[in-house]
Amino acid sequence: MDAIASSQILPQLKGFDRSNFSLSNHQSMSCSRSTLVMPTCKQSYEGEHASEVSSRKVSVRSISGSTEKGNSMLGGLELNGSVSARPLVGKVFSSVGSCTYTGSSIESHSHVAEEKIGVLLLNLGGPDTLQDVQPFLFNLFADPDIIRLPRLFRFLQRPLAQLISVVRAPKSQEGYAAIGGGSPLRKITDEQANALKKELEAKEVPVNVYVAMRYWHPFTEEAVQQIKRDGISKLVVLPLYPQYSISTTGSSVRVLEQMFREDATLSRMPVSIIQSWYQREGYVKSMADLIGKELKSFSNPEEVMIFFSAHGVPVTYVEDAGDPYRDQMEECIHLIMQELKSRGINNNHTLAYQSRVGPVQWLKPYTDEVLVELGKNGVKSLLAVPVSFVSEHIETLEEIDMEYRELALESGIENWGRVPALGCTSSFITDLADAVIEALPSATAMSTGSTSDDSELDPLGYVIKMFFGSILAFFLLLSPKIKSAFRNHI
Ligand SMILES: C=CC1=C(C)c2cc3[nH]c(cc4nc(cc5[nH]c(cc1n2)c(C)c5CCC(=O)O)C(CCC(=O)O)=C4C)c(C)c3C=C
Ligand SMILES: [Fe+2]
Repeated sequence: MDAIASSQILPQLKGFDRSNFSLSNHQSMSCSRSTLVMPTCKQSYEGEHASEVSSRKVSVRSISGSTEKGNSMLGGLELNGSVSARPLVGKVFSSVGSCTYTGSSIESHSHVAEEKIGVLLLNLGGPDTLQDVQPFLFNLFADPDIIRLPRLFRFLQRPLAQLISVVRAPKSQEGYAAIGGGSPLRKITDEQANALKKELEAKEVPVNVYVAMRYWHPFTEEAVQQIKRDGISKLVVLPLYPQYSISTTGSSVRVLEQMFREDATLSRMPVSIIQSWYQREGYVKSMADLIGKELKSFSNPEEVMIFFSAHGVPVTYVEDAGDPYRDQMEECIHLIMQELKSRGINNNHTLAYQSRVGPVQWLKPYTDEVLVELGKNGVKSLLAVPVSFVSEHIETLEEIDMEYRELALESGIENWGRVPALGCTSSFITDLADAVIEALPSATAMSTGSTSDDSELDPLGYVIKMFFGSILAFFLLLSPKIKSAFRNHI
């Protein structure tokens, strides 16, 4: 893999101003690439990863955009949370001066300070029980990065979230009931956290690993409180989404940024955020391993259509708000197919988007429509590859394994297979550990800039908002078309 495509780390929140991801409709955003050499400070590393860490060129996509001033957003409501707290482990030594990696610790040659490294895994979260489904959905739809209302109507976010969550809950509960009565996400993410911690220990970088879910337990706020209690002094933030989207990594990072900005201790803590990692060699190879293995279970492997199915996002995210998700997804598929080709696997492949919700256009083509089309066109063998997430969850276990499988078989596809999610696959966990190690040197304190929205304080503006908002709410809440769009996939 070339150096440009080898890693993508936006090293600091300061350089990555979340307010650039405005939820307003009138904005532009651009993505550009540049290269830099890590580490940037006066640190030299010796040891297992010395050559990789000290001299590797990594690609950095700097995301910048113009946005209206004072982009204030309502945070998603988060109910009483608990967090999987882990015992204190990591202690290394670092300082402002030059450092040497000795194998078990980073020793400073100037003044020595004890350093406790934390790794914060970001994930979506899922309901543990069927009773949790509606409040979980409320948290999700109350997130202004999930339902992007125009500024004027943002005060409607929570009433709308309440309505949509109640309307959608029965359909969603059916899905969770079909996979055992709740989401497996928490258990799998905890297993990944433990595996990552062990792997980093094996690489002689002891750390505490924390799990921060966006919409259910353990909530981001709780994880951050635990990080404070544990006295973590340097943090690497690792989203468990290979590709960046405003709706996933972006949303979690926005919440984190807000918490860190408002807390004196946290705002000084060096933090490194890994924005996306779909292009890492270890990830690409691990995906290719899984696909290669699953292909062998077909009687004629070379005739199998490799069908990548990614979670969709509304098309406006990409086309209006500059979400790099679709570009990253396409590049990711390209890299996996290149890797397969290098192994002599030359199957046909296609990419489609699943799981759309609500009355707007989502990224196309849609998974259900492509499956029907492929069946019509005579494709007989198909291997589904979930590609936007690294754990099994409702959309793999229910949507792909049940709904799409049935649809495919009805449409004339005779041989169906599905690649499992990466979970704790060891080559994948090893690569995540390497990503953490590579991100450490670029940790820097977050910006303490304020993003308060002046217009929120304007009483006339408030009255106008209420007036137009109420009219809109009236039509929205009474519209059966909108209700049914949220109840089912369109
Ligand atoms: C990369 C992954 C994901 C993107 C992008 C994403 C965007 C997105 N999702 C919704 C609405 C829902 N998502 C739901 C569940 C869900 N979503 C993801 C991942 C991405 N979402 C996961 C892993 C899960 C499953 C969690 C689990 O419990 O297993 C749900 C709830 C389930 C359902 O009712 O279908 C909704 C609703 C939107 C609107 C959106 C982008 C704007
Ligand atoms: Fe989703």
